[in-house]
Amino acid sequence: MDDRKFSVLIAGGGSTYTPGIVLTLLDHMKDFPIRKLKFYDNDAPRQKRIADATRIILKERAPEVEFVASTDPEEAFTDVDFVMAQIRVGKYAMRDQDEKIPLAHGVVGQETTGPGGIAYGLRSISGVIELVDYMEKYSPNAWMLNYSNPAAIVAEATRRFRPKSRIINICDMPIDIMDRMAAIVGLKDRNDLVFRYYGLNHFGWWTDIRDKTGKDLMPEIKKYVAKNGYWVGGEFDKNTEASWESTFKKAADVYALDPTTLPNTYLKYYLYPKYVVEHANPHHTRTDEVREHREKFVFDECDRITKNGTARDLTFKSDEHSTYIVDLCRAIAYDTKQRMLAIIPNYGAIENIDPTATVEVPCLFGANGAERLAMGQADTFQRGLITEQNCVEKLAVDAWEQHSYTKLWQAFSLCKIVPDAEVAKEILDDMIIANKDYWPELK
Ligand SMILES: NC(=O)c1ccc[n+]([C@@H]2O[C@H](COP(=O)([O-])OP(=O)(O)OC[C@H]3O[C@@H](n4cnc5c(N)ncnc54)[C@H](O)[C@@H]3O)[C@@H](O)[C@H]2O)c1
Ligand SMILES: O=P(O)(O)OC[C@H]1O[C@H](O[C@H]2[C@H](O)[C@@H](O)[C@@H](O)O[C@@H]2CO)[C@H](O)[C@@H](O)[C@@H]1O
Ligand SMILES: [Mn+2]
Repeated sequence: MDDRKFSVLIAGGGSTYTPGIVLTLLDHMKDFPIRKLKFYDNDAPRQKRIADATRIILKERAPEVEFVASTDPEEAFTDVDFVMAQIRVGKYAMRDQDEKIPLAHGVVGQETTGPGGIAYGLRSISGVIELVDYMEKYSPNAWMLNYSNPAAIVAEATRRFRPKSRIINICDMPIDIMDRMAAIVGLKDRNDLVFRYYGLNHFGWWTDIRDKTGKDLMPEIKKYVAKNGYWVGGEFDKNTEASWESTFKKAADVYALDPTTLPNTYLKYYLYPKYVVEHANPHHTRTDEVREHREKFVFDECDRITKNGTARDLTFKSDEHSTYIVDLCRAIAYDTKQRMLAIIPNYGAIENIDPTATVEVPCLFGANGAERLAMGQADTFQRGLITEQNCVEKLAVDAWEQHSYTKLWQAFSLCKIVPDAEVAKEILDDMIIANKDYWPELK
């Protein structure tokens, strides 16, 4: 290691994930030292509650780190080495609509999947492009690690509209699943696994998983998943909410469809939409749970720290979301060539998939960003699913670019979880009204 210290900006400072990242950054001061921590958000009061607590945490644990929280792009994006982006354009109020509008029509209502995911995509594109432009203007040598969802649509948009920008789109779902796989086979964590994985974001499969000696772990993991899905239980899952428990368990049924691979949990929405709708409460969806639990917990805890003037007894913790993004920054900063997943243009990584598709594959992370690894050919089942879903994502970005009602109707209709074009149109027309402050006006 050299004597560099880094300046990190969290864009979406008011995110519920911000305190976890702050703690992880502090845990890594020895192997990823920071000199400055900055927050940027366009909602000043929301960001302030997290910033006030963060100021106290830093004062107690790393007083040498300079801290800035701002809603001014120039102040926030100047003198930055890494931008960690996690904005939610439209916030939970709009996520609520993404989930409840499709459900009212008997269709899966989900943050990043189906009509809800497309609606969120059309809100996110301009928000994330704006962040990229601020970074290029005020800190052109910085890298952006972007979590802002729906990452598949955002990544397709940045591939097309900002092809040279230093943004790398990422997801924590496979990371969480790999921590589970490690627990299943008795290893410490995901970093003990050597894996092959391919697909789209929230739409992929593992084809090979080994330990560091080369021992094939797939048979043992498959045997476990066939029975339990990715549910580990016990101490590992003591804080996992009931809806995530159901998703991790449902992976057993997703796995059954192709026992040659291990699936991403999100495939349940595409392969078992009838089950998902039957088990949903159209009046109380995942957004309500997040507001009642994670959002309430994070903001209450920040307010408590601020009121007490101390964070000595804080209960925030590092998790896979925060450790992954810090691992990625460290790999880029020190050119470690660590092998981790990213959502990037295909260009041959999956041989028999459109080269311009935006895929999720392992990459080597270093000073030049993410270098994709070749994952070979997708099998016919995967190729069919990927091709259809990638066209949905491309049509959504076409619709945003061309302000096209027809392209968006096509995207909704092509989507596997929407039963027919008439239902697609009904959902779309409701969503146009709900998103009038965010979407381009469609012609
Ligand atoms: N890729 C992944 O695997 C992954 C994992 C977890 C969360 N996420 C994403 O991270 C984001 C944050 O999630 P959350 O639940 O903490 O949401 P949140 O609503 O708590 O936080 C998002 C913040 O973004 C701010 N914001 C919205 N639009 C903005 C804009 N144009 N410019 C600046 N700030 C803006 C909001 O004011 C809010 O403070 C979401 O996009 C979520 O989907 C992604
Ligand atoms: O419904 P939410 O807001 O709780 O989560 C939506 C996000 O889900 C994934 O991330 C999960 C992670 O995989 C899970 O195990 C847990 O640890 O929390 C994470 C965030 O809640 C997914 O990768 C994200 O894209 C979603 O935004
Ligand atoms: Mn994700």
